[in-house]
Amino acid sequence: MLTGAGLVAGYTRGHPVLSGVDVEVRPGEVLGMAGPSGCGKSTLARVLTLLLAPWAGEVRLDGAPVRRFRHAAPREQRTAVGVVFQQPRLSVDPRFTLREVVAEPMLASGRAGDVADRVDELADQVGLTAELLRRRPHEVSDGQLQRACLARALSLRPRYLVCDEMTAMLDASTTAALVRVVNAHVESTGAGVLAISHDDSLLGVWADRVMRLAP
Ligand SMILES: Nc1ncnc2c1ncn2[C@@H]1O[C@H](COP(=O)(O)OP(=O)(O)OP(=O)(O)O)[C@@H](O)[C@H]1O
Repeated sequence: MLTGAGLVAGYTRGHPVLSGVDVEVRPGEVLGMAGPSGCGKSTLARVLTLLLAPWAGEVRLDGAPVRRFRHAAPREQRTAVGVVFQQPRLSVDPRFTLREVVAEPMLASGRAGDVADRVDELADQVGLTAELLRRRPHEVSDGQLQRACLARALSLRPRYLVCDEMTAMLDASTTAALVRVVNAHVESTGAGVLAISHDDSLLGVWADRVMRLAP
């Protein structure tokens, strides 16, 4: 289970964005997270993906407390939680081909050998052709780039996946395709998912349970 207990976090001293938030992402389930704009959903996503250290409270990953965040977090904990953000263009290196985008976590974690095969397998899962993998971000659509970001997030087979408004910029058919990919990952690996969205109808069909973050 990926849990946050009593999380307090923010950006400016004395002005917490999260003031004592409890959250439990269970293996094999999609937990939806809704709440008004600015209430701290993305901030909670950053804490649970170990990208932002909370001021107080505790994150636990399958029972083990997370003691260090960002680059200081142990690799085993960092790679256990994948993340996909709303705006794919802000989360990829514009010089990379999509193949390099997808391969990046595997290369950074020192995996050798079967990286090319694994990229092909992931591309197939998310619906990217070999030709699209050769292109760079400015040569593909937002939806195609988000498919690459999802493939990248799944590349190390994370036990948890945080989707922060993953489909907010996408059309209905791409949204449905990406949700199917995430659900297939849950089905085949038993991963737990935190799906953050302002779209109640999406969460209604996607999430097993929905939590509302208070403003
Ligand atoms: N990097 C940052 N530096 C300073 N303040 C920030 C930063 N990121 C977010 N905030 C502030 O923290 C608060 C919560 O923002 P957050 O992005 O977590 O909300 P959200 O619920 O995800 O909103 P939305 O639904 O609009 O994306 C907002 O008041 C925002 O202005």
